[in-house]
Amino acid sequence: MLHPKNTEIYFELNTKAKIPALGLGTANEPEQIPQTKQAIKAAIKAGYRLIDTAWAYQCEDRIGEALREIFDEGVLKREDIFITTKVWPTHWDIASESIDRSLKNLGVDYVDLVLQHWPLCFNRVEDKNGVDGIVRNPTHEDGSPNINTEGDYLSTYKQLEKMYLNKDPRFKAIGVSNYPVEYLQRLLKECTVVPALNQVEIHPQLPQVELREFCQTHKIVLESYSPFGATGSPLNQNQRFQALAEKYSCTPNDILLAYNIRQGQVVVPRSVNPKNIVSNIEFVPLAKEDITFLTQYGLENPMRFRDEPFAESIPGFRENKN
Ligand SMILES: NC(=O)C1=CN([C@@H]2O[C@H](COP(=O)(O)OP(=O)(O)OC[C@H]3O[C@@H](n4cnc5c(N)ncnc54)[C@H](O)[C@@H]3O)[C@@H](O)[C@H]2O)C=CC1
Ligand SMILES: O=C1O[C@H](CO)[C@@H](O)[C@@H]1O
Repeated sequence: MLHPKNTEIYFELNTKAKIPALGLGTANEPEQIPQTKQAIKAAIKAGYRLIDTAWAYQCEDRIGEALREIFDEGVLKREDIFITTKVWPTHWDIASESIDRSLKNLGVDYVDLVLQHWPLCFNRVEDKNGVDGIVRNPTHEDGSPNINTEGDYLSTYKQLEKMYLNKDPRFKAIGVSNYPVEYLQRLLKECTVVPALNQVEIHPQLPQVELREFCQTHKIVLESYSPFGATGSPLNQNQRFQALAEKYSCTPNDILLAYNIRQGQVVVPRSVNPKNIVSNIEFVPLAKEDITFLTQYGLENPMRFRDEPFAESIPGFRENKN
């Protein structure tokens, strides 16, 4: 039987725009940032049409360089690529400035989607060695996160919503990231624009069942970050995933991507290695019963791999459960 590649699958946002099921993640390790440009070029050549980035990743300018060269070749145009960027909590009260900065870095007039990166408000601490002169993850002397306690996390989304309703030409859709059900419930009570997408950690050991049901009901696309459990995770060593890989004659990583894509969830695996970038496009027709089996395993053995210390106050982050 012929199957598509992951790069040929698209889902629909509540704005009616199409979003590719597979994108390239770009939260590269600091020493890998210079490799971002060649990674983007390798991904686009392999058929990727979604780039997931953020001001905080410090690589938007490298993506911009790659895109300029790609567009100069004349085969692809800006509208062929779906670009997502995000507003970091240091910019919680100046979302518009953050968008300007990202567009300048990326060298484009608009992005397809802007996400609030985390439902948190950081105090802005200046430091010439920081990102654009600002400390990315500000902490107090005791190491605890330097949160602006007067700030309301929903304020960032409300700014995005206002710009969206005013038909701001700098982005096509707005969404959130790292929002648990409780926060989405509040958002839906206080805002009129339903987020197009919520980007959270999802893989078989963090199946996010409750969030998935909520997002399905409200037509919010779920997007999986860290679909492999991030760098060094033991996920692809798991015997259950290895057994399924044998059954489908693929790799355990292919199973991990299929786990999301087969449930209608966008995935943004990260790599700067052209071989891995290409191999991640392989589609696996993972059957419903295998997805159910993996979800059940995850419910019994929950594990969050991206448990950021600053996320402590967000429901669900300090417990390894969904
Ligand atoms: N919204 C948010 O707060 C977050 C968003 N993200 C986004 O999600 C993306 C992916 O998440 P990550 O945490 O980077 O983890 P990931 O689950 O994509 O894993 C990345 C690791 O897998 C390796 N890898 C990729 N393809 C492979 C292959 N075919 N074979 C073997 N190894 C392979 C990479 O070299 C890297 O070490 C990020 O780059 C970023 O764009 C990530 C974390 C948080
Ligand atoms: O998106 C993200 O990636 C980083 C790691 O660079 C994480 O803190 C953030 O949410």
